[in-house]
Amino acid sequence: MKDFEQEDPIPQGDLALQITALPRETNGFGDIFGGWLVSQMDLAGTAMASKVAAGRVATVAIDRMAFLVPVAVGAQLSFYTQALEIGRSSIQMLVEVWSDDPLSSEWRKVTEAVFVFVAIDGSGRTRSVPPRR
Ligand SMILES: CCCCCCCCCCCCCCCC(=O)SCCNC(=O)CCNC(=O)[C@H](O)C(C)(C)COP(=O)(O)OP(=O)(O)OC[C@H]1O[C@@H](n2cnc3c(N)ncnc32)[C@H](O)[C@@H]1OP(=O)(O)O
Repeated sequence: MKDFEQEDPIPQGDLALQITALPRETNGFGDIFGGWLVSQMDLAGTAMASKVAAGRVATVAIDRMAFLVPVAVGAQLSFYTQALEIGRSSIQMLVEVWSDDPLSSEWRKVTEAVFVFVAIDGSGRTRSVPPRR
């Protein structure tokens, strides 16, 4: 976890999703709810993992999650993904969330996690990830 907390100047990986944090996603304190962020990270990671796997994937684990700073309502969120490791059927995907704060115009990393996706067939059984071209 420690090595994740360093200030990276730029996002790692490819842009997978961009979304605005709306008031309906807040918790009782008025900050954006972490559970909503995790769902969006899963969607971003799934989109990229299914490209790598050339088909259906399932989330099997979420590892090394860090909420670094709170997300403000109205923030423009960008989700970046990077495949860290590809196994027989699994893909470890780093998902970083970067925020462009509307008030301060500050651009910073707010959350990151490593998701593990598994390539599955139509019956939900694991299958091999095809070799990279
Ligand atoms: C403030 C915050 C509040 C938060 C508050 C939350 C509220 C907000 C919620 C938002 C939440 C969003 C996140 C939703 C994310 C879903 O929606 S998760 C639910 C959907 N996922 C599923 O239903 C998958 C269920 N699992 C399965 O069906 C089976 O585990 C699978 C995927 C078919 C795999 O079967 P298996 O028997 O485990 O297969 P197995 O051959 O043992 O392993 C396959 C590969 O996976 C790897 N693997 C298996 N388990 C693991 C593991 N645990 N770790 C790493 N690798 C593993 C193996 O090493 C293997 O790798 P390879 O050597 O083949 O490369």
